[in-house]
Amino acid sequence: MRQTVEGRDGLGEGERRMVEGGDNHCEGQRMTEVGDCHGNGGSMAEGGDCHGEGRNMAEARDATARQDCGPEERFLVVDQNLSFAEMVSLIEERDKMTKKNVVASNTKSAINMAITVAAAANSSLFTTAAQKPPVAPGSFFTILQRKLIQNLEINGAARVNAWVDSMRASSPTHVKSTTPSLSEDQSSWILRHPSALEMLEQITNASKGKQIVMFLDYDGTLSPIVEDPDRAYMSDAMRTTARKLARYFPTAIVSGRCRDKVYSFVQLAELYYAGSHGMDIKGPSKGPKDKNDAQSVLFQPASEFHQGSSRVKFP
Ligand SMILES: O=P(O)(O)OC[C@H]1O[C@H](O[C@H]2O[C@H](CO)[C@@H](O)[C@H](O)[C@H]2O)[C@H](O)[C@@H](O)[C@@H]1O
Repeated sequence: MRQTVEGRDGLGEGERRMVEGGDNHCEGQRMTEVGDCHGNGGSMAEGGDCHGEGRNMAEARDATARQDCGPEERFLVVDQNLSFAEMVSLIEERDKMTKKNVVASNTKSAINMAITVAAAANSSLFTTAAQKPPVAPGSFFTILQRKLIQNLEINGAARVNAWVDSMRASSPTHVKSTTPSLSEDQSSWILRHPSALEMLEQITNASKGKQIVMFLDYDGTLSPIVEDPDRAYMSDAMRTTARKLARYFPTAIVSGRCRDKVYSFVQLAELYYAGSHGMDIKGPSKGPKDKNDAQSVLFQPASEFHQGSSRVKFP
């Protein structure tokens, strides 16, 4: 998880705050930007993976909002997945950096600003262009805050509470941290894939007369998930367990990483290694000298494309 906070001038870039989750090889990222009206701002919330699936984008840019903007004005778009607290801190950060539209830091201003974010994220909270008052040079924040104050004056605290409650309810962080309930999809997946540790008796019964083979993932299974993929080390205790396991069952590590890389982490010659998503499979070596024994290579369809020593491989 990386966080980058950049502050730039008003020449068209706007301030940017970026929250990324990903690895060196493919990035899943969430990005939140506070941009200006020169067409450089934008908001994108993406979750992607190496296989190009599961990508979703939450873009909260509103055409009406753009019409609000005079040459010097700013618009704000936010990742709707941000929690309430993150949104408030984003706006406070932004105001500190620009020294514009700074409202004394108190609860009321925080709520006002948070609601401003909600307004930017939800086009339905904007009035239509026809209803808009003429725009004087100044910040879009100011415009939103003005509207907000009007709304507050008209509708009072009930509306504020409703918006804040609604933002809290839609905040994934809030939902995750306080609501342990699982979605229907998640619970049905878990029912279909129960933990083996809770099913040992059933597994023992089902495996009578059969051979058990262990297939283990590496990242996040044998090693913790860490920021730098090159430092995803396996603990000695885990190595000892894997070694013991391999005494009882044929044991394979299946990974998207290249086989050599996984081997360099695990360093157990007695295991099977299926690297590069199964395109490169090697069985246990017979002994130390046998480590590169061609016979232990079980499946390596890409080998015919190797050119000399330069190999194309997954990281
Ligand atoms: O197929 P897998 O063995 O499950 O490999 C999936 C990816 O694992 C690695 O990335 C993941 O672990 C990293 C280290 O903890 C972490 O920084 C990253 O965010 C995780 O996605 C590996 O670097 C990737 O190449 C694999 O595709």
